[in-house]
Amino acid sequence: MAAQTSTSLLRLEHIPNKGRGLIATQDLKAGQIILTESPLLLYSATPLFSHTPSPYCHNCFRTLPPSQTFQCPSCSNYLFCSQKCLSIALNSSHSSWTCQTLSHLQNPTSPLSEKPCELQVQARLIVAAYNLAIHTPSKLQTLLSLHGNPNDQDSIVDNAKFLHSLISPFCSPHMNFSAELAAKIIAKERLNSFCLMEPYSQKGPQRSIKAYGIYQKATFFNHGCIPNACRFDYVESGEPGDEHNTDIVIRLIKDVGVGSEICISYFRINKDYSTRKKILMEDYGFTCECDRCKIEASWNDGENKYSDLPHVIFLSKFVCDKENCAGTMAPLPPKDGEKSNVLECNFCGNLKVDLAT
Ligand SMILES: C[S@@+](CC[C@H](N)C(=O)[O-])C[C@H]1O[C@@H](n2cnc3c(N)ncnc32)[C@H](O)[C@@H]1O
Repeated sequence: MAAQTSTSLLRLEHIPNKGRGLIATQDLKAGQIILTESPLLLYSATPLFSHTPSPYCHNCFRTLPPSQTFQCPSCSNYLFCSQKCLSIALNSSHSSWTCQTLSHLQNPTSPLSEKPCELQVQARLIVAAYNLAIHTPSKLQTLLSLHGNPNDQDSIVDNAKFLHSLISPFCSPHMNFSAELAAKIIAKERLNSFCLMEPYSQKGPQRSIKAYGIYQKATFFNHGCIPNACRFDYVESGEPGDEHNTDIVIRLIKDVGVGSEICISYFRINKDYSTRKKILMEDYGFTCECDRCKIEASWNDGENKYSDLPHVIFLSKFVCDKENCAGTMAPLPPKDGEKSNVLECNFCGNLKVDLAT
């Protein structure tokens, strides 16, 4: 299959029993950044009828500064961290169509007000996707080309019908938006979105999700329970209004040889076998056949946790040990061709020297 990634480091290929996946086109070094990409679609994870307003900029999703925020001039619901973010949003994610549609959906008499949070967030997704189609139809086509389809038994179909009935009165008939299209969008999102998490806090491991993003190329990374790459984002450390705040960065944890598949973990790598099995089947529809799963399938709870099996050694090295974190550590990018011996956590940003390097 022809490479559809712009980077020459990766090639899209069919992988037996996994669908498409990304393969290294050359030998790559631990710490190397193999992909940096802006989202195709990004939307807030805050339910439309949340009791507390989102504390994040509705464009770049940085925490709003306590001093000055910028408000959408047409509705009072949406706040931005800078004039630049407001201007970008008014021409894209918070267009006049989005603003008007969300204002209606958020009206206290809206039927959505009584509905579960999940449906309220799905309403944001459908509005964001229709808005994408209005402004850049080719991007909706890209979204629709991703993995995943609704099946008839799925709650997706009922949710899509309901949401479409609420949103379609605001759409021009020539756009041909249908409930079937809404169902496809929800199905694609389920399998392909990345979560932008709220900043790390030592208080607890359960961080809320700020936003969901779909990244056209990063979505082709298959899951590995012992991944050779992991994702970073730098939403909070960017400058106000920086268009790249929500970029995803994929960095290698280990050296990868030419022709090897590059995988990321779809969740924190320290989860036990039964939890991984459940998430992968319920959320992604597959059973993982990796070596770690084969070994751990026969373990009793926690058994062999301290053995010298390769994956146990991997976990002890690359799971961040900062309190309430358990993110994945990857080396900093190589400098002048030299690999770094400093590991960085992709959740809390903790740095530690890898004495074994
Ligand atoms: C985000 S997509 C990854 C790209 C996908 N393979 C494709 O063809 O577009 C996630 C889906 O890929 C497949 N997948 C990912 N990792 C897998 C693995 N380790 N084993 C089997 N299937 C996998 C599953 O069907 C999953 O729902």
